[in-house]
Amino acid sequence: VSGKKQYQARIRACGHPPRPVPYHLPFGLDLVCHLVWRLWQHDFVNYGWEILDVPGRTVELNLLSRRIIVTDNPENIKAVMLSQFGEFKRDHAVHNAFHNIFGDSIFTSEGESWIRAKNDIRPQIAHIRPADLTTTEFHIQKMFDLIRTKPDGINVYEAMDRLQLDIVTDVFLGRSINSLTMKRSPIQDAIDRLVEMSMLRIRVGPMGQFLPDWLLAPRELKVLDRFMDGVVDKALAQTKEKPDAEADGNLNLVLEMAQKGRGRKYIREQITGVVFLASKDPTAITIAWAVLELARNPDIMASLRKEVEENIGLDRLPTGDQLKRLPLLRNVIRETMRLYPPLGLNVRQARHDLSLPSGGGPNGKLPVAVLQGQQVAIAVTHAQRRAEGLIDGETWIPSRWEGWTPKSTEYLPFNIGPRICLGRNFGILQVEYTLVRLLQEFEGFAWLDGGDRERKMKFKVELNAKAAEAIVCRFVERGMSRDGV
Ligand code: HEM
Repeated sequence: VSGKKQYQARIRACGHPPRPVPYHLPFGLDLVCHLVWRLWQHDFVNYGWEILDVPGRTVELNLLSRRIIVTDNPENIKAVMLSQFGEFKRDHAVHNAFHNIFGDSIFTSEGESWIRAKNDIRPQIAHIRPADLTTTEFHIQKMFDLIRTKPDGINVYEAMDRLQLDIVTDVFLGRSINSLTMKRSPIQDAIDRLVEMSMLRIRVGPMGQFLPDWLLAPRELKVLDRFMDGVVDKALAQTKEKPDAEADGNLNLVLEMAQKGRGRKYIREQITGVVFLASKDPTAITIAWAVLELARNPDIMASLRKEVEENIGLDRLPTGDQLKRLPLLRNVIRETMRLYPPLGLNVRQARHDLSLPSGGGPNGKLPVAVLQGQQVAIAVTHAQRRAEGLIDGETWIPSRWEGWTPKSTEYLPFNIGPRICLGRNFGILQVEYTLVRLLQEFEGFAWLDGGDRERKMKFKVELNAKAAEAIVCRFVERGMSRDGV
């Protein structure tokens, strides 16, 4: 009892508790079962709407004596990511689960080591080099070849995932995995399995520490080790041989870190994090959603193709400048990331007892108490679907952006504040370039799902949120239009 009293005193000292999501069994066992069931059903969006439908849009989930605060309240989002940034850290569960593969990469580090990693990585990934588009085009051609081997439909996310993997390994490591030209790439399989195992560790909570990768996926760990060690050792050897290679302007991420004198383990962890965790997944997911929505909205696809034809032509490769001058393309991408942010839920952990500005008390307007170690989950998807001034926020309508500018706390696909995405320019360029090239190369694409345009796709929540079902599209060659496209 004294523990409970102490707990309540700590809450009172910081503010108010938010409304709890109701539960009936001890330790919230019924809540845990219900949550697992809804996630299993890929129904996290609807579940979020249900629980957040309270004044102040901030609730508390009591899960096996852990208290998780869930919010899509813009004031609280601003506090967590921006104004009270220093009072939070990244979630320890994610850190522990991924530590096996990514060690202390930028994603899992805090404080000074995070700043150092940021300074090391930013110069290479924040700016686009002219050669990046040449490299991208090289791999896009391989993807076109793959699409042509499947005239009756291709799994779009899988194709985009391979494309992005091949591009980012080429650009940042100087050695492409070339998964598009293989039936199955052992490295891609290894990384998929290792990420899956890390997600399993997150799901089983503290038990995860007894499930290391050397036990669960020893073969995959070895495959990844061999590839990454090869890349890093080559860069270190090259640097030893030619310490001033900078002069030929040919540095990639791994070479630059080697030249800065960073150690083998450090370089390996950073590049593994950037290449396999940060970059390929959200970009591939965004392209896949955009392709799906264009396929479901043939009028918008036709207007976009016209925009490309008039400004670039169908037979000329786009330049970076041209891509930035296509307003409909820009709105298609913004709207896709509004409706389907790859990081749909972003979690932070309180460093000490603190209060968030809003969501407490009966009217939801009083400060909310968060105690040391407790998690705050930001429902990005929900914030973006109910932003101020939105009409029909759950529908994909690119033209809404012609007269609407959201607040940064209500549109944050790349996050806001000090931990904003470092690769956002590169990611957006990839989405722009790939969509334009698909529209130039093919007459159109059709979603092979019986044509139900209104049906809402469900999300599968993994590391990122992606479509729960395969998005299978048929791409039609120019001049060979068939029924349905
Ligand atoms: C459409 C594509 C992308 C989306 C939607 C996206 C989204 C995000 C988000 C939401 C975060 C914040 C994570 C957090 O708060 O926990 C983030 C961080 C990051 N992203 Fe991206 N990202 C994309 C592409 C990329 C690419 C292509 C790269 C690399 C070339 C990249 C590199 C990073 C890095 C290094 C961070 C960590 C920043 C830090 O912790 O300081 N991202 N990204």
